[in-house]
Amino acid sequence: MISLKQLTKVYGRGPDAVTVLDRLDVEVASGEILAVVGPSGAGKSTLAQCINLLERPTSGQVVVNGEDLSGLPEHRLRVARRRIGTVFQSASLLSRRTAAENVALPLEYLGVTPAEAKARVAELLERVGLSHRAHHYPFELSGGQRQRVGIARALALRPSVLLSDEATSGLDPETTRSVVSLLRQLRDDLDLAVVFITHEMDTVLHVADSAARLDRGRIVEQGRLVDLLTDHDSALGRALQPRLSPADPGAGARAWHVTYDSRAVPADWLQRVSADLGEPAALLAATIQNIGGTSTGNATVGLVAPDAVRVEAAFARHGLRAVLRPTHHATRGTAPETPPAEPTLTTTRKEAALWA
Ligand SMILES: Nc1ncnc2c1ncn2[C@@H]1O[C@H](COP(=O)(O)OP(=O)(O)OP(=O)(O)O)[C@@H](O)[C@H]1O
Repeated sequence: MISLKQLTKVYGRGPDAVTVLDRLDVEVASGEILAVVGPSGAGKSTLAQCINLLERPTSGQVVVNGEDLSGLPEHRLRVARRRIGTVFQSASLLSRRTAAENVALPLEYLGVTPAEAKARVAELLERVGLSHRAHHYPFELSGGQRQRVGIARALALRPSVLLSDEATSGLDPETTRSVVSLLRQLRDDLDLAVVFITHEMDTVLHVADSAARLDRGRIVEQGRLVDLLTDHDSALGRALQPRLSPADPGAGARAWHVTYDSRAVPADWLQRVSADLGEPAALLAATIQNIGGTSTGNATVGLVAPDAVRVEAAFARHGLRAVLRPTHHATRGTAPETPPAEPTLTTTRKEAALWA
């Protein structure tokens, strides 16, 4: 488990001071994936660096399995950092090392014997489905395979927390899905607490159990995905919904926006509401997500019934909340696309600092 307590990062001093992270409180349990989303400049990179303590927080705590790492002196921090494995963007492998040699890097820094390292690397590559690519160089691997090597390397020192910093950015949708499914598998097999930082809202639905929205250095919203998706008042929930293009409700009818989840709502809710109101309810658009075994739905329903209170009551009777408002056409995502960063020496140096 990892908890951030009142985590704050201020750059500069005096009149030039800029608060980039402002008293963040976040908790990620073992076996949970929390997605942190936010627009460019919200503080996501800074948060990643404060979590793996490449940057010292100005105040607040980073607590992993009960121990506050933020206050540790440098020599103890080096060891403590091993509890947090970091996966960077796909291209951060050392180009002159094979997949196996890249995965072995943290073990070499740790000084494990070559025989032990060999066995561990083989186990890790098998776990990420890349045993057959052990001796290939990064340029001989696909983007998804390179990212799997990055994940294997992040797991080398048996961390209990995995930090994914834009790990799927720049990957095509199919590769993203396979990396995401590997992360979920690892979450379950190794009981990892995963912090998944991303600007890609699409990916959040597929990877996360919960999500937090960072905006100008503050967590402005967080919760279980299934709750966010069914909360009409949640900007994050709305941004996570797949985009719908509802059909026109037709003359005299109005469009109702309905969200629901299968824990509280019968599968034949549309027929039931229709029967209650004594008029056909037209399904104008709908999408259903399976989030951890719970179906969450987002629908637009056309009704002629003039009495809004009566309509709301009919929906409420079956556990649904309906809101009469212009259909939500907002583009998905609060976080604009940013191009993937090129691999740089800085990234490599930074990574080395994690294991040294
Ligand atoms: N070393 C630094 N000194 C001063 N300000 C900084 C420093 N690093 C980041 N910032 C500022 O902190 C804010 C958040 O930056 P950060 O890179 O963490 O955001 P981000 O959400 O990762 O953005 P992006 O998605 O564009 O990478 C920005 O306004 C940035 O200019």
